[in-house]
Amino acid sequence: MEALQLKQVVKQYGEKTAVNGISLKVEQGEIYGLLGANGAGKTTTMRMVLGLIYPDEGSILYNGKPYSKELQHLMGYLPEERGLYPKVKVSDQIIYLAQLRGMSASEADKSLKYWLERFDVPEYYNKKIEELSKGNQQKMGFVAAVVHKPKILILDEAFSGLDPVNVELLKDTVREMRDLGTSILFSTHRMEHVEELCRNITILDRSNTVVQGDIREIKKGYPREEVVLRTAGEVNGLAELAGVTGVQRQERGYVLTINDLGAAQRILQLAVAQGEVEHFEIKEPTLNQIFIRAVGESNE
Ligand SMILES: Nc1ncnc2c1ncn2[C@@H]1O[C@H](COP(=O)(O)OP(=O)(O)OP(=O)(O)O)[C@@H](O)[C@H]1O
Repeated sequence: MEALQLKQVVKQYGEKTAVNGISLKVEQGEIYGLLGANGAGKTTTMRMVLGLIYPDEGSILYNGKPYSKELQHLMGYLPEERGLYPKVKVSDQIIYLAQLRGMSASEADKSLKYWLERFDVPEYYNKKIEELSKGNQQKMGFVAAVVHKPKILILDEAFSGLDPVNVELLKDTVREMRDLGTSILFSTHRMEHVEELCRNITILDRSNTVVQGDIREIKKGYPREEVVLRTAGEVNGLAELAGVTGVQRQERGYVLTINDLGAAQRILQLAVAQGEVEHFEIKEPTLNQIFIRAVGESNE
């Protein structure tokens, strides 16, 4: 059974429909990507899952059951805007938050110390949030979201403001939580993170679902329109080939856009005829390209 299921969920703010009938399923131990343009309805959806606001229509089920207060103990949330108080010590507020979610003070203290050690910052225990850099505040936000070992974790731009080393550290942690059975709703504008972490996604645009499903299956539905070619020397005549719509010269070769797959074969034949081909690849569309296309199309 799905850990989390949304069925035709609608949320209105007065005349404005913020979420227009979203349906999705997140399995236990899955990282699910919730994507969308600005104002598409992601935060509204996450806040409904958390029970902070209520749907006007449709239903949200947690292991097949509707929302109840006890679920608060099982949910963790890293909001996009930092949710921690700047003037309060890390330990005071994270232990307090964990207690609100059903942990004893000593369990919470132990768990916090584990996470601070894990992130190699045990000295933050006694620091105020405002004394930390932006990225380290983000890490403490993450600790606050996971300290009570949630079963459903909602991460909104979890890696924003982090340097590449910390992004990898948090990614590993997110994967580990998934492997331990936590269901994760992952929202971001960084498509490369979604490609790495998620299997299934929903893309929202202006409150509607415009793309949904397994990323690999979604990609199959989009044409492969980019060819990467690396050769020892120059290749003449690429732009004149039928089906080639763009040729970009790069440091060590070419990136070409094509409008039919036959053009890829013509490119290869031409390149081979003129010299040594070091690399040839017909690229799948990236999630970034799919996003831009899907959101662009729905705006037309
Ligand atoms: N409390 C509110 N009152 C009125 N309208 C709201 C409220 N909260 C959100 N909205 C509107 O609902 C729509 C969806 O907003 P939401 O914050 O869910 O988008 P989002 O996908 O999270 O966007 P972003 O990527 O910019 O964070 C927007 O048009 C927004 O203006």
